[in-house]
Amino acid sequence: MIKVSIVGAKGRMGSHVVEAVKAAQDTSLALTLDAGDDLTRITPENTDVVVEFTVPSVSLDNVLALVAQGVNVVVGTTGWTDEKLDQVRDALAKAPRENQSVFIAPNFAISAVLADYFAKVAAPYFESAEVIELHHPNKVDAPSGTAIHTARAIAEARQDAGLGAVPDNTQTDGGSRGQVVDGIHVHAVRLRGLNAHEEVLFGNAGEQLTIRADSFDRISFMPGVLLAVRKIASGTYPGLTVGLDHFLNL
Ligand SMILES: NC(=O)c1ccc[n+]([C@@H]2O[C@H](COP(=O)([O-])OP(=O)(O)OC[C@H]3O[C@@H](n4cnc5c(N)ncnc54)[C@H](O)[C@@H]3O)[C@@H](O)[C@H]2O)c1
Ligand SMILES: O=C(O)C1=N[C@H](C(=O)O)CCC1
Repeated sequence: MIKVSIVGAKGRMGSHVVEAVKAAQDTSLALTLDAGDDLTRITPENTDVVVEFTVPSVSLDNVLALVAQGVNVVVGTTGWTDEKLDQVRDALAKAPRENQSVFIAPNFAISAVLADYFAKVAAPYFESAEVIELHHPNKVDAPSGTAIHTARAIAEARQDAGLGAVPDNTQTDGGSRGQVVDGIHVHAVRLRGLNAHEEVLFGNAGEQLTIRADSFDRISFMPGVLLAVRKIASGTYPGLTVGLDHFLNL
């Protein structure tokens, strides 16, 4: 049995993870913590893997504390920058146990991971590319972690293919062209009734490709979370791993 503790257990995602861990045959629920609870209660003796779904402003501190306490962490919270990832790498280098792991995924839904993958494949073949993400209005961060990840992947694939900047003759903006992530425009919609959705638009003269992923229910993230828990518990991914694609043979 893999002993799993959950940080952010009362949240929209954390509460789904509690149920998923209880329902799976090979995982057992250890501790469920939320804001104000004492993280030091989580130890290598009571926990094999911690699942962390909180808020971007606290996630880094939680991960650093948990690594220092000797436990492996699977993180779904967004807001990760290169600087924050470097801090996690540094913490892992000084971790108390050998081969400790942190796994971070901007999105655990297979539809979103594949959309990201297909976008990378398509990117070198199109002059224009833009990303639109659409989420529920309770979300605190914009643009979504997934959209930032997708935009970066598209930018990298374009650069590797020797493509230049996307064509854009906008003279006045006023914010309507969205946030520019590594040269790719990213637009965020917040709408009651939505959950988590992303569209990647590619354009050439006379043609368009649209890649769209729709996550209608948070249950869609649970197989990915459990897959990550199993992979990290297996001990074969020491250090920091970012992205569920690493576990999908893509
Ligand atoms: N990776 C994915 O697939 C995926 C999917 C959905 C959401 N998310 C991300 O997960 C995060 C959480 O989303 P949500 O919808 O569950 O949010 P939420 O606001 O419903 O839940 C966050 C929970 O964290 C708790 N919390 C706040 N500070 C804390 C602290 N210091 N220690 C412990 N708990 C603390 C809150 O009390 C709350 O219960 C967001 O960053 C969101 O973007 C990622
Ligand atoms: O509901 C959220 O909040 C989500 N956040 C992640 C993101 O920002 O990419 C993943 C999708 C759901």
